[in-house]
Amino acid sequence: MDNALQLRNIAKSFAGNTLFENVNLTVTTGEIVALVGPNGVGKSVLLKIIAGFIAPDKGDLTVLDKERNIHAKQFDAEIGIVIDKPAFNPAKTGFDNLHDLASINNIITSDKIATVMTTMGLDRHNHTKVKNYSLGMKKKLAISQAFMENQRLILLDEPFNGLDAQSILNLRQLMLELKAEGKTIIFTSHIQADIDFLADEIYEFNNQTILKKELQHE
Ligand SMILES: Nc1ncnc2c1ncn2[C@@H]1O[C@H](COP(=O)(O)OP(=O)(O)OP(=O)(O)O)[C@@H](O)[C@H]1O
Repeated sequence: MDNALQLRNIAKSFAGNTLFENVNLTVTTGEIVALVGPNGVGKSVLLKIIAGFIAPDKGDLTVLDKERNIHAKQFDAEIGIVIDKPAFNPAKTGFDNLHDLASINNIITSDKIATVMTTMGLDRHNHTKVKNYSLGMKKKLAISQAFMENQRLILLDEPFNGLDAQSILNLRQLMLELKAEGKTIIFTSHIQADIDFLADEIYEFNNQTILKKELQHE
């Protein structure tokens, strides 16, 4: 099976404070991988390195068959990401925000955006501006943009945070459907039930690196 991602000896420090060294991670295409560990160990930073938003200090990455130049910030349209503070325009509706983002790559229609919003429990005709969205609605909008363009690699930072019980079940289902379509998903979470339910592999931050953890559900 081919790999969606390979990280080799990735290191990252901020202001002399080492977050991690020698991070090695190979993710098979079509798998769901969970990154776990205490607050502040670097889970979000590692996702941002994979997305190309943050450059590592050392190491090599191959992402979706492309060798990454670690000295250049890069944006790969085949990667979808949900990060802590998505840059939505607060004065526009959810649909208009997704529409603006989609116009950059111009590969999906308005109908596709509407379908994705429905999948996420959002309504394209809701005229509420994003500044008046609830926490959960913002999270759903962020998740929508991470998969609406059929991205092959989907990076989800604490996707279940702020979602109600039914929405958590819906998102779990969606993640399994994306996996069935061959998408690769890496997510972070502190919620053991979601990790156990979804993850094909779990990697835990430990002593400034990551180690594979035993699965609990097999
Ligand atoms: N751009 C940055 N500049 C300086 N320090 C940063 C930057 N981004 C993250 N950090 C620091 O790196 C550390 C790891 O942050 P990160 O957000 O990756 O943690 P996390 O494992 O995702 O935590 P949590 O479980 O709380 O979400 C934190 O101490 C954070 O302050």
